Amino acid sequence: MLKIENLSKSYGRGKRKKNVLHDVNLTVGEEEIVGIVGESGSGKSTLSRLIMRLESADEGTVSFATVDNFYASCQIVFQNASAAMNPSWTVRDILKEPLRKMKGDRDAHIREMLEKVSLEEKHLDRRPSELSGGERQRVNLLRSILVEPKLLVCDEIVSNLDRLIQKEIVELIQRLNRETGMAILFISHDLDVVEHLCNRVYVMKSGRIVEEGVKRDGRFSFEHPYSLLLFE
Ligand SMILES: Nc1ncnc2c1ncn2[C@@H]1O[C@H](COP(=O)(O)OP(=O)(O)OP(=O)(O)O)[C@@H](O)[C@H]1O
Repeated sequence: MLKIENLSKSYGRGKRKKNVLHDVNLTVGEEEIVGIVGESGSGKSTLSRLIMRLESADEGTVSFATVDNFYASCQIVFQNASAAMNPSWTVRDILKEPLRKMKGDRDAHIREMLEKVSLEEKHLDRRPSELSGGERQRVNLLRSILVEPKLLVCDEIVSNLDRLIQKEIVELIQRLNRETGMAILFISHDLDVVEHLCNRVYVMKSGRIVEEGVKRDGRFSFEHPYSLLLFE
């Protein structure tokens, strides 16, 4: 459903030009959970911004199959849930915002979807500062899935959470995928989480995809020395 072909991106000009992505190719199939791993600065977030059309590529294409309304079909969740939410808004306001074009009962839709991320109606009247880290990330996640996207890009969404909350969010992602068929592109430098969650993974190094790993018997098998080093 997502196909990225020969994608390249640079920042700056002349002597300051920096090539950040080089000839990146990847796919995410319908209902698939695919990972992207790589060290800090390898270009993962730049790639997610290009997928979301927040920036444009120098070369190459990002295409979605069977998508007529891009913004309703593809959503992103970022790492820092607090920064992504207006601190003076209640959870109800935060969740209503992406539904402003929805016809029908927005409150009823929100109440229905709360259960999908294990939140309760009592959370709706709270402000982000009155939520735990895990609850904040669940609100963040819910905000992105309210429009019922076909693809959800998760950019380091469990990175700053403790292990227990990480586990809870990962289980939630699995459940959403299972129950709604939403495809997930899961960007992370946490290799354990990626190995647990994804069936395929792309390994990025210095703006290039150096290898695609496929799971066998619950583990990824790799050949490229960099991937072997990462997953050792
Ligand atoms: N707007 C920008 N202008 C200039 N350089 C940028 C810009 N955005 C990213 N870069 C550079 O592009 C490279 C890739 O950054 P990116 O944030 O995509 O990496 P990343 O793999 O997501 O890293 P991390 O895991 O630390 O978030 C880095 O060297 C970064 O400094």
